[in-house]
Amino acid sequence: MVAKKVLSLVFVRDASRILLGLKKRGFGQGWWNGFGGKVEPGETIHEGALRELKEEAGVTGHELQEVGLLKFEFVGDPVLLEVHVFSTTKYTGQPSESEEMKPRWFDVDDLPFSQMWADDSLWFPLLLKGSKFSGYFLFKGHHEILKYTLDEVERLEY
Ligand SMILES: COc1nc(N)nc2c1ncn2[C@H]1C[C@H](O)[C@@H](COP(=O)(O)OP(=O)(O)OP(=O)(O)O)O1
Repeated sequence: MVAKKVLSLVFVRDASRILLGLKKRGFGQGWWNGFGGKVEPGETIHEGALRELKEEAGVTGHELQEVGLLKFEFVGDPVLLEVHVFSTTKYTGQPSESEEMKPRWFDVDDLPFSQMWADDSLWFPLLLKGSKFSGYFLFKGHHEILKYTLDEVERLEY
């Protein structure tokens, strides 16, 4: 049986930039990503997304839109990761380094894909153009994608 882990992943954007964080420890250490993590018991996915954004980047998100649903499996690991991707241009506070993440603004035309998860370069174009998307990725180790599906969708189906 496959166990499921539900996680959030939040991107804060302005007109030409996106806020990423360098993961300092744990899963994805050393790579740039959005902010997020496991949804805790008793909170909604949206609440988890806001909490992780505050904890990891020091900013309060407003009007988060859920834009992506990504499922990940890793060969030899019976856990399915279900990652809910959120985006917003509205936030308060100044990004600040946390125990887990070092935030930095990147120009959207100059993203550090060589230091990001391999799936990101596939779905970032959809995120950046404001589409909704749904995908499945099977990884071998943490670098190689064996197969995937990715669709631009009208609405996210759970
Ligand atoms: C496999 O491909 C992935 N790509 C991208 N871009 N992001 C991913 C991928 N797999 C997971 N993620 C995201 C989902 C979450 O935002 C983080 C992982 O969160 P983490 O495991 O660190 O969760 P926390 O609750 O913060 O962990 P602690 O228990 O260590 O606090 O990566």
